[in-house]
Amino acid sequence: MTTSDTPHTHSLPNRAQHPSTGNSYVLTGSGLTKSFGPTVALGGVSVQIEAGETTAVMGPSGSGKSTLLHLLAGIVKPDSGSIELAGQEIGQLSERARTELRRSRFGFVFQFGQLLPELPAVENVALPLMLGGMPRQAAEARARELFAPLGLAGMESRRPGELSGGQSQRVAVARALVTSPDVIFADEPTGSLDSRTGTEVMNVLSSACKAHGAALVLVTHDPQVARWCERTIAMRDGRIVAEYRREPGQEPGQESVAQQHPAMPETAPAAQPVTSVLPEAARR
Ligand SMILES: Nc1ncnc2c1ncn2[C@@H]1O[C@H](COP(=O)(O)OP(=O)(O)OP(=O)(O)O)[C@@H](O)[C@H]1O
Repeated sequence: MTTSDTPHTHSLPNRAQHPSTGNSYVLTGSGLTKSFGPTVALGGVSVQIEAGETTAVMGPSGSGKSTLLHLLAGIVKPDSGSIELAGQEIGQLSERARTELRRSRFGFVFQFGQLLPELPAVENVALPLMLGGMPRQAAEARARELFAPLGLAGMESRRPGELSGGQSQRVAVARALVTSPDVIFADEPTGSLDSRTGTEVMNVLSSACKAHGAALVLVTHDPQVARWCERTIAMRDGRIVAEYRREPGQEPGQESVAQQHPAMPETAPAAQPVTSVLPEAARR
């Protein structure tokens, strides 16, 4: 993600690639503003997200993190500014078009998995495909493929009430991945979990995004969670005030304190190393 808090009056030129990494941009927000009555939630934010890049958004309560996520994901329309998905303006699409976009191009993981309690896990995962018109059998077959790689073998028939918090979040990760989205948005995905389970879920989530080539935009208060992402941006008062990128080859927890931007939250103890949870055979 390349960032700037300078307001723009029109969209950025559609730069296909990051100048130094060579990666293409999948999602671009330019000059985004959003107010709720007298409250300015976003005061002019520009972000560029590279394909497959994992980005954490941090900042104090009320700094605009969730609003930024909601705008980028097409949940809420910006007051001004533009949002481009692979070069196509999506910010001002109709509600119906944005709903379809969210279903087909984006995946979502929230603090509480928001699984449908009456449906077995496999049907929860298959649901986005079925809503897109895929026949039930094919959708469930595709959904089942995700269970073992995400550490959920044998959980297919369980209803959400029969799953632990960590298992529920992994089912939510599977549901977010099932449509092969360009971007997964996660808002405090570990917020309801203890730290060990949260680490497991972040390991699964970040590894799965990498394996599937999906970018991840993650909102969190927890530096330990943010450190699973390659890039962290810090927000304050509706603006981006700092940006930090993990060096290539570094794994979470290997950063030196000096590499932490001074505006970033206090450094947390080292995270556990990444272990791939997705065997090659399970990757597409
Ligand atoms: N739907 C809404 N109606 C009114 N005010 C809102 C709404 N959504 C957000 N706000 C306000 O906009 C500001 C930014 O909110 P936002 O939820 O984006 O912050 P945040 O950084 O995600 O906060 P938190 O970490 O507490 O979730 C806050 O002052 C909030 O009260």
